[in-house]
Amino acid sequence: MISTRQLTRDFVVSRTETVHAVRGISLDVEPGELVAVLGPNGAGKTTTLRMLTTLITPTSGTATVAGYDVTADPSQVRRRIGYVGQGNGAGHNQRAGDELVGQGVIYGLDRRAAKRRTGELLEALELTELAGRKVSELSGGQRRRLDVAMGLVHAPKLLFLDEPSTGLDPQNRANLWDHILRMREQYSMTIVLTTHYLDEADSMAERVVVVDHGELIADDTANALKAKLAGDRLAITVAPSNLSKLSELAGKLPGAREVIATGDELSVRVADGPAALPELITAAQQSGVPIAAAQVHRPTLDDVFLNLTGRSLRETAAATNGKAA
Ligand SMILES: Nc1ncnc2c1ncn2[C@@H]1O[C@H](COP(=O)(O)OP(=O)(O)OP(=O)(O)O)[C@@H](O)[C@H]1O
Repeated sequence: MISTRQLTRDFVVSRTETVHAVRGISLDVEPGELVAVLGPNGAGKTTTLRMLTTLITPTSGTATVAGYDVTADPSQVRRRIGYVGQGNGAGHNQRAGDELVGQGVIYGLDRRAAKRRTGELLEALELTELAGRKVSELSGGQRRRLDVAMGLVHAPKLLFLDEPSTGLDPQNRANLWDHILRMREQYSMTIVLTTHYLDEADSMAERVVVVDHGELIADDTANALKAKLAGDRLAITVAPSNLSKLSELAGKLPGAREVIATGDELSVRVADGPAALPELITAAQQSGVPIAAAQVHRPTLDDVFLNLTGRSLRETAAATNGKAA
């Protein structure tokens, strides 16, 4: 559905400064995938999406989207994709239903077809009762759902969502997600989205692409990224006199690393915590080491980012990558 090779975008800001926003990203997305592009502010997520949606042209490299080259055939690409940008797409003084019909007409539907499609989308996104309301009178969550409807009016098989849930409270975020996932099912769509929310990428996307300083630094399922790059941590409480024996046993677990004993607790990093814990408990019992308490701490995507870059994604939230050439 998407294939990019060495996709690159520079912005010449002045005679002496060029921002290398995207630096040679190669990415393949198969039909039906839900891919979250994760990265700190200024990482190049929006710029990548804007190239894939033909809003800007690449400086170099190639991108094929829905079967067409973004540079050679931008209008063919546009016909086949939906794009929900960061800002609200809908005009504030328009009524929600009219906005959708208008969007359908822009995409080449005749008025009757545009109205039919509008009815379907309003219902699917639970906006039917708000069709006569002005866009400016909708709540943040309702407006975001309208934005999604706008991106879907021409029934695209591929939908790009740029930070769809930013600014929404947790309840509205969950509600928007329910709708997006339902629409995905209903229309068998491929979805590529950007997000700052680690938990969102973790729970919603089957695949997470991590971008930093314009480069793709990881690409896998959230679970695989966590297992590969961070791993689970076991925390075991024992009598201090048994700590060294337990450390020795923990060191023998498959893939054990970072074995740290402090006070009455032993901490060890392993690839698969739920599998390693019973193994360690059995080994401890056989060695006559009673265990008082045991916990498996699963890593977060922030641990993954920290592991990859030495920085926390939360801490770098305000950073930008505006590097001068
Ligand atoms: N039109 C532009 N002119 C100059 N620099 C730009 C332009 N658009 C983006 N940039 C720069 O390119 C870099 C990547 O920006 P981009 O918006 O792609 O990041 P992002 O990962 O989407 O960030 P955010 O999460 O904040 O939306 C940043 O340094 C940004 O300042």
